[in-house]
Amino acid sequence: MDLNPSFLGIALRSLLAIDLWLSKKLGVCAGESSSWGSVRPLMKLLEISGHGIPWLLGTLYCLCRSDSWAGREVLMNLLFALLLDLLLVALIKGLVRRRRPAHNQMDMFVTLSVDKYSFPSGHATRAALMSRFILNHLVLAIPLRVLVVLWAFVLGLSRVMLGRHNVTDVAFGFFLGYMQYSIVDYCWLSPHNAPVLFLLRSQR
Ligand SMILES: CC(C)=CCC/C(C)=C/COP(=O)(O)O
Repeated sequence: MDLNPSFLGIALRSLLAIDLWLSKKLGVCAGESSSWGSVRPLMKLLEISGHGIPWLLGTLYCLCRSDSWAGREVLMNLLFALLLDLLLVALIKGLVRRRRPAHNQMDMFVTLSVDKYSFPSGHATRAALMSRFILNHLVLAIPLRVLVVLWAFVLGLSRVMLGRHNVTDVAFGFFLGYMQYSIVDYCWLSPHNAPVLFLLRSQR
């Protein structure tokens, strides 16, 4: 037993205890019989709005339909962003192996094997990444921009309310998604630095 725990150790253990306590308190839609159980179907709809499959299929569909070079470039980078996100989240989940909260019901739409782990929240990373991507590459009126940010925030909150995640999983997910956009922006794929990708696409 460690009789002289460091300040950092105590701080981390306290943060973890607060995280678990707060996450349990906020998990008001974790089951049909929970205090906000009636809102659960709405939360599950939100869950699908941030799932990887609709985003990947939607991006591939738009990529096939796109007939402008500029549109294709943005969509190709959106696809790269989604794949990078899946890869990084799976890698971190596999390394950290934090169990999902005990009150979670594992009834999620299509999951990968690493999705039995909860750190970080893949929905939170995607919400932050996609909203930053959309805000930077789509010309939207202010109310729509506000809606995009609101969607990301509510999606993150819904992960804790559904009991899928602890607060720190979502907070780190937001941070990671935000940073992932910076990586995508830095490595931006274009016909100049990745001609093969764009040539393949224009062969049709
Ligand atoms: C099957 C594909 C393409 C993606 C899985 C998406 C998914 C289920 C992520 C887990 O999200 P949370 O970590 O927020 O629960």
